[in-house]
Amino acid sequence: MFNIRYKQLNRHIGNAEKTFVIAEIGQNHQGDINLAKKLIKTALECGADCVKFQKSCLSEKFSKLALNRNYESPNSFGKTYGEHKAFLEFSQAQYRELQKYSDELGMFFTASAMDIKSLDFLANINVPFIKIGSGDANNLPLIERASQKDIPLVISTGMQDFATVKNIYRLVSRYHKKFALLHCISAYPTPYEDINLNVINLYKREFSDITIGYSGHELGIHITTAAVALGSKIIERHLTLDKTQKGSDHKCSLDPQEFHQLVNNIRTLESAMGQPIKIMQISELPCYQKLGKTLVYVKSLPKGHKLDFEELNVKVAEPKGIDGSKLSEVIGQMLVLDVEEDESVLSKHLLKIK
Ligand SMILES: CC(=O)N[C@H](C=O)[C@@H](O)[C@H](O)[C@H](O)COP(=O)(O)O
Ligand SMILES: C=C(OP(=O)(O)O)C(=O)O
Repeated sequence: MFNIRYKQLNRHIGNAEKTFVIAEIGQNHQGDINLAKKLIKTALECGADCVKFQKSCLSEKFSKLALNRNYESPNSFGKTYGEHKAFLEFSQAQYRELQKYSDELGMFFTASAMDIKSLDFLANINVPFIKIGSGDANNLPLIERASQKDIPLVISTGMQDFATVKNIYRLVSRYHKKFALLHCISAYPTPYEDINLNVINLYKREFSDITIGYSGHELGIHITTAAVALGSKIIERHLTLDKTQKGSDHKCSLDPQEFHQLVNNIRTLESAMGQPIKIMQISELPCYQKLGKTLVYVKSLPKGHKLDFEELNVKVAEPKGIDGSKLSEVIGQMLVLDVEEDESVLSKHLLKIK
């Protein structure tokens, strides 16, 4: 229901469109721009439509005490949380370099804006849409400012309750409808019983005029594939080159093989979803010819006889006659010739009595 555009790239996002698949690189680059580029290239090879990073200006995103708190963890890249985050944060110049690299590959490039300064920077470099991560789903000033820019928004809703999600919807809707809400549970990895995939149905019902998607942090790809079957039109999953690397997100990220398989599964599922139209498919004809059932006469009957329910059976018969589903239409019709027991009922045997 909205378009994202960047230079020569143009994609429609919405219910009638193919699922838009975002490879979340996040901070899986370990602070290394070459690794980041390798991840972008891998995302392209895996069939992702877009790569995404996380942009912060640390003094804007965190309070001083939050930056100074100890971060003792096997996933820590610094003594304090501030040092850890600074290690993983790319500069604006590095963002421009990564954007240029994505441009050369013909790949959509964006990031989540984790504070107002980062939002303004991303808008400035013309990203095709702005991601608002779950950590900012309750940051209404940031969401309002993002809504005031003429850029589509993709907003995740992890860690929030439904009242907050409704507030986000109302707030952005005051400005435009070029936005999507993603169901998300911010647990790394997410226990399956906490996922509540049915929230996608709730969002589709309550927010029927916008696009709904899913940002998953569970292990594996099957639940995310199911999210597409439920109607998610944007999918976001973390991508890693090595799940054993240091960092909070690697374990619940997809490796290239899994990511590729996820995209293939989504594309197969899309072609399998089809339309809510129930007909016999051409591909079913061989089976129908071999095993489809036909009306047959239970016993020999004379010309002029009016057919009754007990005189008709449904069998795999030769030649193929009137389809078994037409039983009620055949009852009451008159035979125009003598017929044998077990013979297929053919339309040329029958005369409809008005
Ligand atoms: C809520 C949110 O921002 N979540 C992000 C997106 O999923 C994550 O990538 C975090 O940045 C990451 O898990 C933080 O890890 P650490 O605290 O080790 O830097
Ligand atoms: C936190 C983020 O994503 P999500 O909430 O979808 O996991 C993000 O995009 O930065």
